[in-house]
Amino acid sequence: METQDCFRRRLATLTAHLQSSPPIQQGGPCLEMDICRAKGSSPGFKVALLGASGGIGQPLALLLKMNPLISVLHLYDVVNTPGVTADLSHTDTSAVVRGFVGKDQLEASLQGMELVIIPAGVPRKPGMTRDDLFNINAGIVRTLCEGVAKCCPNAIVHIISNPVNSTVPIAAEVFKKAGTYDPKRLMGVTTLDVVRANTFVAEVLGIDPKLVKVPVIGGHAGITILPILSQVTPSSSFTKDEVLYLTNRIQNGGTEVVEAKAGAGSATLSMAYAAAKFADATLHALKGEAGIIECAFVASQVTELPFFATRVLLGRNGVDEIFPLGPLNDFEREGLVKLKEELKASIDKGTAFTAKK
Ligand SMILES: NC(=O)c1ccc[n+]([C@@H]2O[C@H](COP(=O)([O-])OP(=O)(O)OC[C@H]3O[C@@H](n4cnc5c(N)ncnc54)[C@H](O)[C@@H]3O)[C@@H](O)[C@H]2O)c1
Ligand SMILES: O=C(O)C[C@H](O)C(=O)O
Repeated sequence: METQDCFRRRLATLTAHLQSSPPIQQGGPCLEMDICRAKGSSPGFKVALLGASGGIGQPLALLLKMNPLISVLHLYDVVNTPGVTADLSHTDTSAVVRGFVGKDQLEASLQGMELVIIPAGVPRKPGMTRDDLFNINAGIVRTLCEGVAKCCPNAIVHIISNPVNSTVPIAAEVFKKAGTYDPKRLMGVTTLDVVRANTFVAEVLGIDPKLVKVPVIGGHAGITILPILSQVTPSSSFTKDEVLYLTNRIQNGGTEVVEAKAGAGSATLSMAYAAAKFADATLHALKGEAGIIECAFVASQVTELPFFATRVLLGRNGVDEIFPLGPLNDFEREGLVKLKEELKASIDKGTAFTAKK
């Protein structure tokens, strides 16, 4: 039988050990993260969500926790992740979820991650453009990407924070400066434009949105969002009025939500759905599944601009192939000419921001 002294000594040793170990739920040092993978009940990917307590972050965290391809989910934000993490950790899906709060825990949240999704930053209010968010969000994205370059330079990075047309070039410059840039691994998330396009086109055609695929090219703001209705699957023809209605509604889908929310933010639920869909496609491709095609805003040579959203083939290394624009009709060609000027200015603004530091 154990004597009381012996028991006390063992208790003291255990207490000292626990006090010297960082609380796993709140994040820990790099070493802890290697142990963490073994804690997932099934092998899978390690994913970090930065901006996890926000309007997009919370529903997206739930959808990612439900994804069987993910074994470890790290939730980072400057506020409220302990509560979000505690809440989410009670759901009976296999991913292990850990919370990290405040800039001191950013690096711990990123160690060993294979996919990093970034919706951190402020959303629009009515009357604002996405570019009006630049002054705040540019610095946030830069800091978070510096963390990625340092702690998980091989991770695939999905940028959601607006203005995407500038934040993706900002991220590229950060990675270039750190010597970790691989254009295949950096993607601006434009899936919400495709999700909206599929929905609105399905409404017009009177069919199930699941059957519809609309390529959306360009960027992610106003006229830089260009749905290619001539390439819709299933092959469909639209009247001139339908084309004008659909193009306008797809280009202004974000503003439609911002105005309806009347100051309470922008799209969160549909964005979380779109980001989860894009993350799932990316992870299936990383696993080696063939033929996974999505639209994304990536470093590209399909036009003279350095970044452009088009259909891309995802693979084990991220973006494996970028598809050409395909045949465009007169209306789409005109839209392409108009969007390039605005998109170029936004890209240049992002590129210049990082160079200034
Ligand atoms: N790409 C798209 O299609 C798309 C769609 C919708 C929204 N967005 C953009 O996503 C962003 C987030 O929108 P939201 O509705 O979730 O906003 P939100 O304000 O509800 O949430 C943003 C979260 O980011 C956190 N945050 C702020 N600074 C941070 C930092 N330095 N590090 C980590 N986290 C930080 C905040 O604490 C907050 O929890 C906005 O910029 C919005 O415009 C993009
Ligand atoms: O419109 C916004 O500001 C958010 C987002 O970019 C969207 O398209 O919903």
